[in-house]
Amino acid sequence: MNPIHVRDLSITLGAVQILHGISFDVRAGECFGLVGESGSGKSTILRCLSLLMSSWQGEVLIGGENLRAMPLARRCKTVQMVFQDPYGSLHPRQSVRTTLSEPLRIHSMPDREARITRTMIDVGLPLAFLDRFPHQLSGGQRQRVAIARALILEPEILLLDEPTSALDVSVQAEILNLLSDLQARRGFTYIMVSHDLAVVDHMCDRFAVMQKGHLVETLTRGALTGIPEEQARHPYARELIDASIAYDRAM
Ligand SMILES: Nc1ncnc2c1ncn2[C@@H]1O[C@H](COP(=O)(O)OP(=O)(O)OP(=O)(O)O)[C@@H](O)[C@H]1O
Repeated sequence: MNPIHVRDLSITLGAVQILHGISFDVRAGECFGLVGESGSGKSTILRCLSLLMSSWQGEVLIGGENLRAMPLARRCKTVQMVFQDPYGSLHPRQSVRTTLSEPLRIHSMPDREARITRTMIDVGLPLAFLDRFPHQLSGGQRQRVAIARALILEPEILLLDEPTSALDVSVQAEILNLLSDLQARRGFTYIMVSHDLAVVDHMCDRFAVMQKGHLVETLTRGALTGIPEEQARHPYARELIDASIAYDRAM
């Protein structure tokens, strides 16, 4: 298990600078949240860390090792991403078995059947579902498959991009509990984007507040639960938290 250090992460797409010198540290085994207004750059940070976007400047170290310098195979076994929309992120014509066996084949991993069985059990899906296709699964089951695909190479870091926001409210808690449970049992490090501060309160030890491509403040969960010395100082972070508390009270 290794800590993550992000230093001065910046990216410009076209003529627009999307991220401005983002720096934060994530402890090994921690769940670190990224929150902030729509378009503030939260998902872009995850795309940079997963190297789905590669034209960024700055430095990302995992256990002191430069992420960019890591060979592709090891990087895939270190960092995996789970996307918001499981329907969009799964191949419609691939069975669950194919979805899970492809990464194992590409990375020449041994004991493929045993790994697939263990991962299905880990994400709480019956083995009979291995022969199903995405359209034969519910939204929650599809997201479990997407999590299984991320887990199959046994990475230590999962990048979670709003992993429950495309799901029915009743299923959201199930997936969050699955993620908490996996973290407790397997010791993953999570970086999780969410627009929902209740989810951040449930899942994250600490979180960063993003605004217009800048990281304005890093806070602990205590900022959400009223611990006086942990309160947000930056005006936008305070506004975001106050608005969320007011919304919860009105519900
Ligand atoms: N491939 C791209 N090309 C150009 N601009 C992009 C690209 N991807 C994202 N952007 C822009 O970067 C900014 C940040 O987008 P990003 O998706 O990271 O925001 P976000 O905070 O995750 O938003 P949301 O909460 O709505 O998902 C937005 O203004 C978006 O339009």
